[in-house]
Amino acid sequence: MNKPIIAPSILASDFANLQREVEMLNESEADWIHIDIMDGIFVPNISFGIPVTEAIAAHAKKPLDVHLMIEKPENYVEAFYKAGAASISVHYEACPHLHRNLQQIKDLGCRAGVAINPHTNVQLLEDVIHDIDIVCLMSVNPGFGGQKFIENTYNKVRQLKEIIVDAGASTMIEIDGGVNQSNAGHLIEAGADILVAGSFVFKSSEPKDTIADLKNV
Ligand SMILES: O=C(CO)[C@H](O)[C@H](O)COP(=O)(O)O
Repeated sequence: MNKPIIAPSILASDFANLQREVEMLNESEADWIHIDIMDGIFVPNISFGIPVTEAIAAHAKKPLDVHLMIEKPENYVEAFYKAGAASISVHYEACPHLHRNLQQIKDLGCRAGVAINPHTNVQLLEDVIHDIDIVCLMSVNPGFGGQKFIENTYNKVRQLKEIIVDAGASTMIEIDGGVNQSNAGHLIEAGADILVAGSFVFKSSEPKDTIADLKNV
């Protein structure tokens, strides 16, 4: 089994000590830092925006993986790139012109990602699979950390992996929501490449050890 890319979600960190949290991730086996942007419209919650992303980037030694849970992401993609994003994911459900959105992200030199909600069928991505660097499968309904992992995600990973392999594409599969030590191994076995984990990492007593455990699952 290949080692997964581990992307702790800063959403679950202690915002009053953000620099300390980022430095902890710098010293850990985390590969990327996952940044959840919520607008209170596409999802029923507001997280933080561009200035906080810039503040994280100023201390981060790992690439920032920005997940835009927002309406009209095309209006903000460039600002998040300038704030320090290495990859930017937009939601399929928020993008009537998905192909154009992906090109916009790639033209900036970022990895282009598409996140899909739990009810969205992976087959809908078939025609643009070669244009997607990362598919982020939401394994909870987006908007909040600390939710229960949705078991049907395993089926979606397997179906998506088949689409990617059949197309000869190099798209990576990212899982976001409720990831922990008991589902991580099964997700990798099913074909996942990237694991996002918020609560499981930041609410643990030894976050660096928890990250290492996920990496070596
Ligand atoms: O995108 C998100 C919520 O919309 C979070 O990244 C996700 O929920 C991870 O947090 P946790 O590991 O606590 O479930």
